[in-house]
Amino acid sequence: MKIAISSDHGGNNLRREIMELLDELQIQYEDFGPQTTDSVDYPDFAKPVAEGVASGEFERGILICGTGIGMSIAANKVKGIRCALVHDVFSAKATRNHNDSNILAMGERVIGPGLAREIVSTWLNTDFEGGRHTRRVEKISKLED
Ligand SMILES: O=C(CO)[C@H](O)[C@H](O)[C@H](O)COP(=O)(O)O
Repeated sequence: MKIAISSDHGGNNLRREIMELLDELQIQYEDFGPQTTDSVDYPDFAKPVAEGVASGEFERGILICGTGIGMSIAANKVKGIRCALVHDVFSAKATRNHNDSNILAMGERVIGPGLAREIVSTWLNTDFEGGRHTRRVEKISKLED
């Protein structure tokens, strides 16, 4: 699995923590920055990750800002993206099982690194259940037409 990851200035520290986790798990990723601590605009950093996942270049994406909200709103504007804003382990599992979410958004100003690590591990290791959820995900896709 290859992951695309980015943040804004509000998510820099947590992004680095999650990249350490991906290294530990030996999961390949591409870091879309930012590479400085300057204040930046989250849509600029959501875009390459969302487009990379939508195009199939990356299987999944991870986006981090202060709250995760701005990143998730921006990513969900890209056709084919199902970005889930998650701050608990139950939802991390549920959004993979039920929504087949392809991007995970989190807020560095909301949760600590330990919980964020658990959320990412759970989200990466949980499969889509299919069945009745397939019909619902297809209906989400139709909303894009
Ligand atoms: O988009 C957000 C809120 O929905 C993110 O939390 C941003 O990181 C935040 O808005 C950045 O705020 P700042 O005051 O410019 O650091």
